[in-house]
Amino acid sequence: MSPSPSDTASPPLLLVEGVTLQYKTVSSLITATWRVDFAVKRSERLILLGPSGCGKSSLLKCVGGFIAPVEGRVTLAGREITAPGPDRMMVFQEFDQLLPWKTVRQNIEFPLREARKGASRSDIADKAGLYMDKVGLSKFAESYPHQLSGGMKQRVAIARAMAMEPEILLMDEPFASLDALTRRNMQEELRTLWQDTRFTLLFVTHSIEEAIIVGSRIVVLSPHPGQVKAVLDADSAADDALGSDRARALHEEISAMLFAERFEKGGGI
Ligand SMILES: Nc1ncnc2c1ncn2[C@@H]1O[C@H](COP(=O)(O)OP(=O)(O)OP(=O)(O)O)[C@@H](O)[C@H]1O
Repeated sequence: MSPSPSDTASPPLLLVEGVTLQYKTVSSLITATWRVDFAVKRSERLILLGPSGCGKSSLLKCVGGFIAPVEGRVTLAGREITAPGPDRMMVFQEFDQLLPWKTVRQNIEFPLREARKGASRSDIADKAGLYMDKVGLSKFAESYPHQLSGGMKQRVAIARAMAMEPEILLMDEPFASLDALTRRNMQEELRTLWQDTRFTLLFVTHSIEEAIIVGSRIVVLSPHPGQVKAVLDADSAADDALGSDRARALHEEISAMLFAERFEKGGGI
């Protein structure tokens, strides 16, 4: 596979090399991914795209340090990942990832306070305030999660993760539970946030549209067990409108890949 132009410039922040992930159950051994390689450079928005069950979430959990590879390794800025850490913050699909007894402000401040024991109250409050503002939730600082819509809850989860200023943000289908219109708005908002802060993003989805809107590069995975099928440059397509020729061509290219796999291997999309 030839490297895309962005592969050649600067060294990667995150390196996933030959990663095989397995789950042992009482009755079987499930291979979730098979010798997966990819790299994420600083300020990239890399998408893991593939059919259900191809191991996208497992790969994200591995980068998060929650599960260890049986083969291969994952390094962040040259350090091997062996456990979770504040340098990798995760945003999940579920709306219930916030603490229901804490306000929006407290939800954002809580992990900051835990991670930065020496920081002053006002530094923590300033940092939380900054990111609340970035996601447009300053007016809801004293609201509780049950008083927020699904989209607002996801904005809080994003602000909470961003306020930790991790090396890389890990997002596992963060907009999948939202209605179509809110989902689309959130995808655009995430890109606006990126233009503002240039964070590094590893984002899991099984939506081709979402991959094209959010991503600067797309790793297409084959069905179970997941293997890298292609790495595609999406930056110019993401900058255009979704209906542009470039975006349409990329959509068709990915669809053809995923549907071909579906018939070859009998997987679902
Ligand atoms: N805790 C677990 N125990 C056993 N098997 C698991 C576990 N978690 C995932 N798997 C299996 O590993 C494979 C990959 O699952 P994973 O959730 O990573 O895929 P995915 O691509 O994220 O799927 P989806 O898009 O449906 O969320 C699947 O076959 C799944 O059943």
